[in-house]
Amino acid sequence: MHDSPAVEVRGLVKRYGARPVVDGLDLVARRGAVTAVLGPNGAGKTTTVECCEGLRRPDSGTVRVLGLDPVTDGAALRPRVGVMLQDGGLPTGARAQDVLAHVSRMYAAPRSTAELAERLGLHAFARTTVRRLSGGQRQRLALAAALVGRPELVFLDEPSAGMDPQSRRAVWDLVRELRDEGVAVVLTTHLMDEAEDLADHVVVVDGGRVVAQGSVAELTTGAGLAPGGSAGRADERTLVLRIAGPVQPADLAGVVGGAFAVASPAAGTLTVTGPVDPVAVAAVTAELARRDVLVGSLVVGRRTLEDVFLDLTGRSLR
Ligand SMILES: Nc1ncnc2c1ncn2[C@@H]1O[C@H](COP(=O)(O)OP(=O)(O)OP(=O)(O)O)[C@@H](O)[C@H]1O
Repeated sequence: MHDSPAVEVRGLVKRYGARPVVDGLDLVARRGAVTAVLGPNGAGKTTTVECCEGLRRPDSGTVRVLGLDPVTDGAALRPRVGVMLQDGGLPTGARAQDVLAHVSRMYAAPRSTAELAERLGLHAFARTTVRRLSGGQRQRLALAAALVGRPELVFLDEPSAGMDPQSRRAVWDLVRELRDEGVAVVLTTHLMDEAEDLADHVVVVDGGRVVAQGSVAELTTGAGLAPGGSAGRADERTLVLRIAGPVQPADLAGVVGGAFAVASPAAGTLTVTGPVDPVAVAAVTAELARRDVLVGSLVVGRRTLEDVFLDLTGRSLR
């Protein structure tokens, strides 16, 4: 039973009016792991998470949370699941310390509120009413409220949005500890460094569907693409060259061979993507020398999660 996923979503569809905003989405989140759900604005992340939290009723598909149905088994799930909503959902007239104390009294064996307050730096604004808290302070209080009941599973909707770098570090440390204690953490985020740092499993959603999933390493090497995507290679790297001279991708393609893709994403920049090794780098620079073209900079690296995200979801604004 304990090996069963904490969250299992199959074929989830949720419509607003006639428009499906979640359109056949599958998602599995494991215990003792951080699952990050990424996607452009309006992709359907919050709607999916709200279906898992029992706040919205799916139009079709199944949602199981700790083996239960979040709509019909809400009462049984409430003490076992922590939820941090984007808007906080906190009573605005109450003082921060009273909110946390009140929430902790709802649980049989809550965490120490003093320890949570210390970890998240709540003392500085303990006596301030929620309505007067800054955005980042409110987020920190909402996180404390989500964790105080020692949940087995937590949903964190953009947990570090609006937080200063110190608070963000404190939140990340706390999330790692929860994961190490066996808690299942599901978070949505727009911060690619947050996902790269924290996530064991990344799910990229666009248009209400999963377009890719896997570990950060799998995604950045192309191994985590959804069916239909082109699989990459574990040794794939990109050589990025800034050059002063009129060299076209086709000029280099013949030199490096068919295992590489050569592109020019911007004027004066060439990228060579494939199994880049010292021989390939030497072949490229030799060809540029033959053409009397000076290399301004040359970097070999793996693609970042942001590169992958933009490739998958496009560059147009939503
Ligand atoms: N109650 C509602 N009624 C109608 N449309 C809604 C409702 N809630 C959400 N939507 C629409 O559903 C789509 C998906 O919204 P959702 O909040 O799930 O996206 P998201 O991926 O969480 O986006 P963001 O990154 O901006 O938080 C959006 O186009 C949104 O306008």
